[in-house]
Amino acid sequence: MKLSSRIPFRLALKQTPEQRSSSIDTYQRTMLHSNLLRLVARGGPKRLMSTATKLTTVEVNDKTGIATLTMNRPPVNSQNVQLLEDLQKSITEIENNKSRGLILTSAMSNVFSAGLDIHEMYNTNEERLRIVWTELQNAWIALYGSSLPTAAAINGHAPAGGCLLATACEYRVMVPNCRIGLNETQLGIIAPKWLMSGFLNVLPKRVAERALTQGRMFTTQEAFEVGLVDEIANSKEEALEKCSAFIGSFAKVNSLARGLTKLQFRAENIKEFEKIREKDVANFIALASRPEIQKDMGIYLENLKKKGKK
Ligand SMILES: CCCCCCCCCCC/C=C/C(=O)SCCNC(=O)CCNC(=O)[C@H](O)C(C)(C)COP(=O)(O)OP(=O)(O)OC[C@H]1O[C@@H](n2cnc3c(N)ncnc32)[C@H](O)[C@@H]1OP(=O)(O)O
Repeated sequence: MKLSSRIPFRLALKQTPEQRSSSIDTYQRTMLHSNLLRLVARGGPKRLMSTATKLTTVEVNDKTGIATLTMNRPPVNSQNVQLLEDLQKSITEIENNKSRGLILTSAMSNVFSAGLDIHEMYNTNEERLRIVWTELQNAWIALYGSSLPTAAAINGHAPAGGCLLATACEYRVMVPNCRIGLNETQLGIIAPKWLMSGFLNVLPKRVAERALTQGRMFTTQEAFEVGLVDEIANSKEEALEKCSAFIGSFAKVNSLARGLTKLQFRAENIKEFEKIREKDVANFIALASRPEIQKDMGIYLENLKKKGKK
């Protein structure tokens, strides 16, 4: 079962708060159970493979059994619906192919991911906005809720949605002279709580609150100093090695116990997210459709283009 599979939330909305909470617990139990089955299945022999979707590739190292998931949408891995869907396909594939862990990285030389593709949100209709936001939610929950060990080899800038993916992972290694952060308030928008939850998991509350209210983009060094990234690497190759070493640190740990312990840590955030996910889509559509937000997006895109031409 994909973690992004819905709980029957439409049904849950018709229930009393007590019934709803019990449905969510049922969902959690089902989720933990299916992850448990997947973990048990992972005990078998390793397979070597290299596969691709349109915008992602998956390569499993035959010696370590670790899968590297690479985003490949030039020029900046901005997250359009296709990339978000391909990420989900690749995560599901890695979960099903007995990999020992997942490393997320980018095929671009200086960008991990530029966050949501603003073109997808600009001058469009409500249905498209619904799809964009739902796929962002689905990609996030697939990564955040994976029982596999996950690490991000951040080989370039990781603003907004890029930071979201990196902080959904358990470990982050970043190359020097890049920036990472949730810059939403700088753009005049408010990130929902679930989008901040990975960030809140890794930073002290006080540091997170200040960074989020400032919309602060941390340099690699600053991110390392506050704990937003765990290590700095001098190259993408070194970042991948450090991520592999992190995943390798679980070699002697029972994978079932490891995975369930991770999910227990994340269960509260996942439960909160599932409670509000439909409302969250509606909120996003309302926000992104506002004329002043559309106007700001147009200006932001123009400025990005101008900057690119300089
Ligand atoms: C104003 C936004 C309003 C949103 C409305 C409500 C939404 C609520 C959503 C809350 C959560 C949302 C999160 C997001 O992810 S929003 C996206 C935030 N991302 C950014 O602010 C990053 C912008 N990009 C950059 O800072 C730089 O591009 C970057 C540092 C990543 C790389 O710099 P570099 O110099 O290497 O590359 P360029 O800047 O020259 O860019 C190359 C081309 O790519 C285009 N580009 C860049 N980022 C995006 C993007 N996010 N979406 C679409 N297109 C993007 C850029 O325009 C260049 O295009 P051209 O080659 O045509 O000039």
